[in-house]
Amino acid sequence: MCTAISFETKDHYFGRNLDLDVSYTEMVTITPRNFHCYFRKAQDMMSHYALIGMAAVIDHYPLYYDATNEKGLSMAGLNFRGNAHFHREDPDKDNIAPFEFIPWILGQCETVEEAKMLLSKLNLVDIPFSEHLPIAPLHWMISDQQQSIVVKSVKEGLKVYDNPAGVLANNPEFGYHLFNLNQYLSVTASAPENRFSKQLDLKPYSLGMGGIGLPGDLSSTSRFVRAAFAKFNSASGSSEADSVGQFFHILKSVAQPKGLNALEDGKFEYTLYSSCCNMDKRIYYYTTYDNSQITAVDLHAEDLDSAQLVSYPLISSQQFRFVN
Ligand SMILES: C[C@H](CCC(=O)NCCS(=O)(=O)O)[C@H]1CC[C@H]2[C@@H]3[C@H](O)C[C@@H]4C[C@H](O)CC[C@]4(C)[C@H]3C[C@H](O)[C@]12C
Repeated sequence: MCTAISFETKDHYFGRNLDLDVSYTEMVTITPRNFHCYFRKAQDMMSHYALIGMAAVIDHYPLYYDATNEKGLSMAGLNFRGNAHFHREDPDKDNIAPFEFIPWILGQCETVEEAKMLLSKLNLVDIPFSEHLPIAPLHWMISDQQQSIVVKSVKEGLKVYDNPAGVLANNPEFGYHLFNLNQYLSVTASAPENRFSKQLDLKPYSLGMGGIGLPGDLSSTSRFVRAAFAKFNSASGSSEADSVGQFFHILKSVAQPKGLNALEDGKFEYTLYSSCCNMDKRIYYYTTYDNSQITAVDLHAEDLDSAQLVSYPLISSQQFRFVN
């Protein structure tokens, strides 16, 4: 499972939890402006916006999971198993393979509005990266500093939804998650009032009781609700340290500790990494399951006019700070 959110304080932030049982040796990867971006069925991009994000680099190709470009436009792919459907090539459309979707949008668009124009003639085509890396059944959240949308490719074609919550999880489809928030409209971050009965003397016996009813499990629907509640009730300072710290706290409210989500083969799905990208400054922060120290990579510290990918392997062992 995975959860992605956008978040605003003084700056704008975008990130996600990546919940999985295996790693593909993903690294924080910068695609500079002149990296030759090759597309199987569309014209290559010789020059484009620079990108920073998490990617598995295979055969010199950045297979992004989530990324932000130098304008702040951001995108994350999350599992949409059993519902995602990719199509045969359509000569009247731009045919882009799912693994090419993030560089294709972020390479050329500055805003969600610009992305929507490209999406109107897009066909996500059923081409895998290789025989060893089959098509990932994803749906995506795309956000800029003003708005978010969700993009899914299903049997009926490509669908685009406005996402006022700025949250995405996994199955079922996005509309269900958004409607499901209605179930929780009485949940509050404040102390609850006695609406049960005026004839009974009921009062809160503990702080936090306004949240009773919020789902505590790790299902996709529950994570969506919890992430939205945490995001919309979040009280964050506006400094970079406050904002990034708060962002990771929100993600922690939907993170998966190892062992709590068993798969059939005796493995467990858990939160491999959490990311938070400052969309205005283009700094990519992350923590990993075993390293809760926040590591940062700054897009603008690189030569953005280069043609070579730059990857930083994840620092994934715990960093203890001894004080004696
Ligand atoms: C599995 C990841 C999403 C995590 C998630 O949503 N888990 C939910 C599990 S569940 O359904 O709800 O049970 C997705 C996100 C990005 C994906 C990767 C990227 O799309 C890049 C390549 C694409 C290749 O086709 C497959 C390998 C891959 C390297 C993908 C592997 C995997 O599908 C990733 C890592």
